[in-house]
Amino acid sequence: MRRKLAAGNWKMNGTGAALEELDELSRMIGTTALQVVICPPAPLLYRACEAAQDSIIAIGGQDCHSAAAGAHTGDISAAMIADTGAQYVILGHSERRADHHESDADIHAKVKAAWAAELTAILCIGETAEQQQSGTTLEILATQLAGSLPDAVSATNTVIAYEPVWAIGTGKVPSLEQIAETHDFIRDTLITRFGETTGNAVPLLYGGSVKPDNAETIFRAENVDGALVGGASLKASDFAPIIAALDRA
Ligand SMILES: O=C(CO)COP(=O)(O)O
Repeated sequence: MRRKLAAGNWKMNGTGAALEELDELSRMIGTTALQVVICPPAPLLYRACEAAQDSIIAIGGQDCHSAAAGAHTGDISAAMIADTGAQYVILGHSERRADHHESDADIHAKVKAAWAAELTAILCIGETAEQQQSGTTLEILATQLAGSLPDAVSATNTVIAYEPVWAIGTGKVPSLEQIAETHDFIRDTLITRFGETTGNAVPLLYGGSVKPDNAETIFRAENVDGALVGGASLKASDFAPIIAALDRA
């Protein structure tokens, strides 16, 4: 059985007051065998880890530098994230690929840095609207996986999040058939490259406009093991029902 995971990406939202949502979320979800991760903005990481320490919620960063240390003003290393108590880091999010021109090679180096700091990398891949319309989605996913995933993938050090760029923050969600097709493709690609055992064990998340009212449908796809949630992770009252839907799936 693959582990199921619900991850919330707060993006550039939230100051200290937002940490109250962690208490609320913890109260609402109670105990569950799922892994629940919240990725707040970097300045909140320490406090989020403190706030979540008696709960089942794990904390993650939203990006790290590929270098361990050095003259990189404004950046943070994977070891710094791990030092806060965080266990995960999102890498290769489409907003970073777009805003910071991150290439697959950059992301490959960041994944290695995350592993070196014993963080689990949540690697994001996904096609743009133009790529989707031109029918190249699977090629794009294959290229991103080949370029950004180093060889030492294990069942515990990596999670893949498929996030179609056109579905992020838009309210548009692919059909269940499209979600099943892309996740099956990612699963097959992982099995081909890393073998049955590892390829089958890496959790695959869907991300892009996941809400309480569509989560149950999305989680019907066989190779969807959870979700990476943006807007609906900011409020415990929105995220808790998504987590509950995953628990039932
Ligand atoms: O980008 C996302 C998560 O990383 C998805 O964001 P939304 O859930 O707000 O569409």
